[in-house]
Amino acid sequence: MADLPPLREVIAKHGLSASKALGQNFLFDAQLLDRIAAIPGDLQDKAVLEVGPGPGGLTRALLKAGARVTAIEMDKRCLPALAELGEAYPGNLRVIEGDALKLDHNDLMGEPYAVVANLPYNVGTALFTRWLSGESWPPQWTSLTLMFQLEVAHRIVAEAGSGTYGRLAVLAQWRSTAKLAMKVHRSAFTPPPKVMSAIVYVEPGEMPGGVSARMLERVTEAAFGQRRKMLRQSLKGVPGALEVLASLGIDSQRRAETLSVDEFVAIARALS
Ligand SMILES: C[S@@+](CC[C@H](N)C(=O)[O-])C[C@H]1O[C@@H](n2cnc3c(N)ncnc32)[C@H](O)[C@@H]1O
Repeated sequence: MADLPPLREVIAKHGLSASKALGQNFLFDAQLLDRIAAIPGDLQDKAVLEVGPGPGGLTRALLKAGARVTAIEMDKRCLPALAELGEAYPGNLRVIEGDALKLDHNDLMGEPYAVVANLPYNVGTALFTRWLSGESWPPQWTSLTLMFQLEVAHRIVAEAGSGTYGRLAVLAQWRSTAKLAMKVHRSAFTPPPKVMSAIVYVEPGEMPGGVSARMLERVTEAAFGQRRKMLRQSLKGVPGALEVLASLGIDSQRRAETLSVDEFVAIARALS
């Protein structure tokens, strides 16, 4: 490994002022970055997909941990800095210029891979939903280590009955385990965002038998679409749902946020 200049020097040299339009908030603290790169476990020789490397702080930590990194970045300005990083770790960094929302990650990786990313809020949630949706399971990715606004992280790991429990929690928990791995103070970022952040760690679990992912999404969408209403009202538009509630012994006067992930799965199974 070659000696690398401090990240702040890299930023200055390449004129990488953070772009608000691209949702850029950079991390420079090497110790913090090493701790983030350690969340998915031993990365030696593992394939890692990093989305949004920016100037490459997290990328450095991943390479240092021995990962073979594929990084997708849409900001052209960052490419020379990333190319320098690639030279320090020959053969271990592949940079793809493009929009991660438009690329097929499985095709790109061609082998099982861990995902690690610090992304803008909107892109992060869109990709998260995509990684966790679909009928095919287990996915090609082996884990997701993702930075979110703290509030979103709470929604992902929320338990039934809590105010933050909703579609995102069911999506993240019905066939995976999701945990809040680390809180990250806003002052760790340059520039600091308005709110606190946290890293969520997800591993795929077993897919419950006989359940269509689409049906589960349909049920949760209807139920949480009107979360203050009783199920007998909110699920009215899902054919057969009220009969299924009765057959499963689920009181139709309950509201969506009181239903456990297992109960949603049971409803979707009966409707699938
Ligand atoms: C919050 S910054 C984080 C940068 C770096 N990973 C760090 O931790 O310091 C997010 C990065 O994602 C990039 N980005 C935003 N939208 C993207 C997209 N759709 N596809 C790929 N990269 C994207 C931005 O250009 C930016 O470099």
